Formats: sequence, C-alpha cells, structure tokens
Amino acid sequence: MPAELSPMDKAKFAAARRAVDFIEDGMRVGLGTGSTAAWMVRCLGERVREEGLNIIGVPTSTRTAELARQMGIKVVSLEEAKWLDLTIDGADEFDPELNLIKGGGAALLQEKIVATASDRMIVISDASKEVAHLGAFPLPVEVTPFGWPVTRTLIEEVLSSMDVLGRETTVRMEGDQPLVTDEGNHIIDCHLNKIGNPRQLALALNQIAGVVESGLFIDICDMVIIGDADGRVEVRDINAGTVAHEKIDFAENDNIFGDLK
Ligand SMILES: O=C[C@H](O)[C@H](O)[C@H](O)COP(=O)(O)O
Repeated sequence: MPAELSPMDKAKFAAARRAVDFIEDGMRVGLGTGSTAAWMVRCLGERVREEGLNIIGVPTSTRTAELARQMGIKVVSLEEAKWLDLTIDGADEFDPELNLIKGGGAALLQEKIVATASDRMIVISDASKEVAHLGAFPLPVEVTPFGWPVTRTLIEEVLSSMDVLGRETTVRMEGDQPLVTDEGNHIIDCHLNKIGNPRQLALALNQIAGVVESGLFIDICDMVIIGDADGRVEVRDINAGTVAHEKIDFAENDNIFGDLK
C-alpha cells in the first residue's frame, strides 16, 4: 500500500474491498460514482483480471465509465443491461434506516435510476457519513436548465412548509457558470441542517415542476459497509437485521495499489 494513502482512503478502500466480494460471476453490476466508489471499481477490476470474473458493469457517470474501462471492466448502458443484480455506491450521509443523501459529486440522477433498477444496493462508506438524522450535508436537487431560478424559488417555498432546520439554497457552480450534470441539468443545494421527515421531503420535492430528482434515497439501500483505516469493516444488512464485523488485510491487496504507486 502506498505510504501516502490517507486514513480516510484506507477506510474507503476497506469498505470497497469487502463490497466487491458480494459480486458473483455473471452478475450485472451498477457502478457508483465518487471517491469511495472509485476504490470499488479498482477492486472489481482486480477481481476481473485475477479471477476472470465475467460481469458487466453499468456506470453512473462518465467519470466512472472511464475508470471502469481503464480497469478492464466490460461497460454497458442501462438500456442494454435492462436490470441489475447489485449496485455498489458511496453516499454523502446515511441514517439508521439506511436512507441516504447522495449527489455531492453531482451524479445523483444516474445513481438513483441505476440503484432502483437493481435487486440490491450496497453503500460503502467511512464512519464519517453515518448520522442520526439526515441534513447536515447539503441536499442536492437536480433541476432542468429551463427556468431554473423559478424552480429554485418553488423549492424554497416547499422547504418553508417542511420539517427542516435550515432553508437556504445555493446553485452549484463550476467556475462562473452553474454546473452542468451528465444529464445536462443544474444542481440546487439545500442547506437544511436537519431533515425531520426525509420521505415526506423527497415526495414534496419531486412534485415541483422543473425538479428532475432529489439526492434523497429512501428505501433503496439494503446494506451499508463501513470501513476504517485499520481495515476493519462493519457489514450492516437492514433486511436481514444482521451486523457483522470483519477485517480486510491490506497487504493481501497490494497489487490493487499498483497504478497509484
Ligand atoms: O454524486 C456523487 C455521489 O452521490 C457520491 O456517491 C457521493 O457524493 C459520495 O462520494 P464520496 O465517496 O467521494 O464521498
């Protein structure tokens, strides 16, 4: 393992490495986006190379598609795959029911479509993403470019009647322009501090004309794997109601870091 790898990256790696063990030969797998999901793609690439694992991957962003191809993973579109066995992705926050905030990397729309088109979704994370209540992380809402300032006003109106602590919104920028997502939309970040009823908020946001999707993932995630910098992982299965504690041996996975040295 490269000495310069941060404790956070070690934790993300441990969770990612454990998660790819759930991938079996022949599976169609949704590939998430972000720094944690990138570790998962590298770990999966290693299994494909070493074990000849025959899987197809459906990426959730152009970034992930590029990395997956580099790692030797066969990449297809969701239209081609039709349905997926499993999606593995990171998250910005998760609560005790495994409801999520996602979209810190602006990939929430493809991520949500891919995750809901999967039999199971596993979230991989370090411990910092676990919260009692969602909302400290600004909630991303993807909106159409057409009339987006109006949509933003409508979002603020809806927030004024919701059980949230903060109501400020900001437009995600790239340079001096609103950021454009892979699907050609913009992102409004909602600074809510605490969301009292995530399900109600998700439904209310999706009623607004111009809102394409919010970063609230309700009842989509089945399992979370939380890694730490020592290689320990906690595997929490919400459906089975089980919690397992295991350990990843970094030394056994040294070849995965080959391209990073
Ligand atoms: O849009 C990005 C995604 O929802 C990411 O999965 C999320 O932001 C977590 O990313 P990271 O693993 O880099 O913290």
